[in-house]
Amino acid sequence: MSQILLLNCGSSSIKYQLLDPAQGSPQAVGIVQRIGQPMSTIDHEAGDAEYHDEEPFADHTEAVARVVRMFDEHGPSLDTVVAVGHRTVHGGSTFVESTLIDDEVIAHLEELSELAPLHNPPALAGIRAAQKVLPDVPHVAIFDTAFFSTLPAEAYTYAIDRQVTERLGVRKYGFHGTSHSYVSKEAAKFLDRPIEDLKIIVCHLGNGASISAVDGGVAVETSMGLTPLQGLVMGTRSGDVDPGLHKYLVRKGMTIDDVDTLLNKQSGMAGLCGYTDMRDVATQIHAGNEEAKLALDVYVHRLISYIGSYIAVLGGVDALVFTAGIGENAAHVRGPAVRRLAGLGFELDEEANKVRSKQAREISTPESKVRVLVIPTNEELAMAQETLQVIGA
Ligand SMILES: Nc1ncnc2c1ncn2[C@@H]1O[C@H](COP(=O)(O)OP(=O)(O)O)[C@@H](O)[C@H]1O
Ligand SMILES: CC(=O)OP(=O)(O)O
Ligand SMILES: [Mg+2]
Repeated sequence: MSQILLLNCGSSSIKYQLLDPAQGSPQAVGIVQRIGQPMSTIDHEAGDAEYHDEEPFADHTEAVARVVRMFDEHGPSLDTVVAVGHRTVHGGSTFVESTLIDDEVIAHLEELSELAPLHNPPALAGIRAAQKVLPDVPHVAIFDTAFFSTLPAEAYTYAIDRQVTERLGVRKYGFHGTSHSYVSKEAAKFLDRPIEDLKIIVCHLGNGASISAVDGGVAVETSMGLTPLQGLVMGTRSGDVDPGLHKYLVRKGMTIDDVDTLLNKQSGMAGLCGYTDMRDVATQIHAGNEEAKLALDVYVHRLISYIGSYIAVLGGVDALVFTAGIGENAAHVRGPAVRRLAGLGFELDEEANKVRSKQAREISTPESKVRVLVIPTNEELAMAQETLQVIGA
């Protein structure tokens, strides 16, 4: 039995699982939310038992320590853990595959924090805290950027002075790669076709959101860039804006840090209507909130603009796949997006779109020229497989 502990440290949350990849279903899953806010929560499921606790965690170090105490108090024991896998968002050009963590790797990740300030510092805190508790097992970093190391130069190159891009490592890296990779493979299984023969567009719509074009299993384009700020409209992130906006806002009295905070934390759905969560947005639209309606329209408009563009990049598409919190659950986002693609041969099965399920499923009609799927992502399972590979188990 090879138990792997997986830690997915997000900007304000930690998702974790204790998993034996050979057995599939996890022995324990949990989530810590609202880290750094006045009150945090932790939910831990082990077997049939569920535990919930509320206490403030100032940072990820405190939160990981609480996760470990949860295992101590309620099990299962971490004694059988053979390795820990850490989701690490930015690998830069240095890390193009999952890597055994040592002091040198940690030093590199610290440097890369500049490019993913919301994501790499929590991952580092998680790595350090977990190393303290499990010092004798290997720790492995699994990078969001790795799957996109195959992007062709024409896709990852920004059209700015080459001396700047080359000296400073400025290029598109892409993120959520573990999910895009896992989901595209699961889509091929669902369609019962070799992935080598398929052109797939994956919409990973969570709090952070990105879309990718996958040709024959290889990533050829994606919407996130140098940082996880580029691309789609997100919970609190703007996605694409005119690069001239920064100078304009600074001229109007903001500092560049103010602009960064605005675009990362006060934009997206939160900035447009005051609600970050798509469930709240739906409730507000039902209640007649016009700002929420416009926010959803902006979200869908951006999404279909990318889908159309990726069909061009791929030279056609066999399957459009929705995943992550919004992609898997929000019929009120998938519906308008697929309906607006009718001119490109997409046909939504309205009833199938409304079904609530945790299973992979199809939401297009048999007449649709493109198969439209909902495939639950499982970053932790993919991370466990990567971890096993790195430790050679
Ligand atoms: N039942 C639901 N209906 C609509 N949206 C949902 C539902 N459940 C979750 N979401 C959306 O999914 C988001 C979280 O997605 P998730 O993939 O867990 O994001 P992250 O990994 O970035 O935290 C929430 O912010 C919310 O907008
Ligand atoms: C890279 C990224 O945006 O991650 P998340 O969706 O977890 O914020
Ligand atoms: Mg996520």
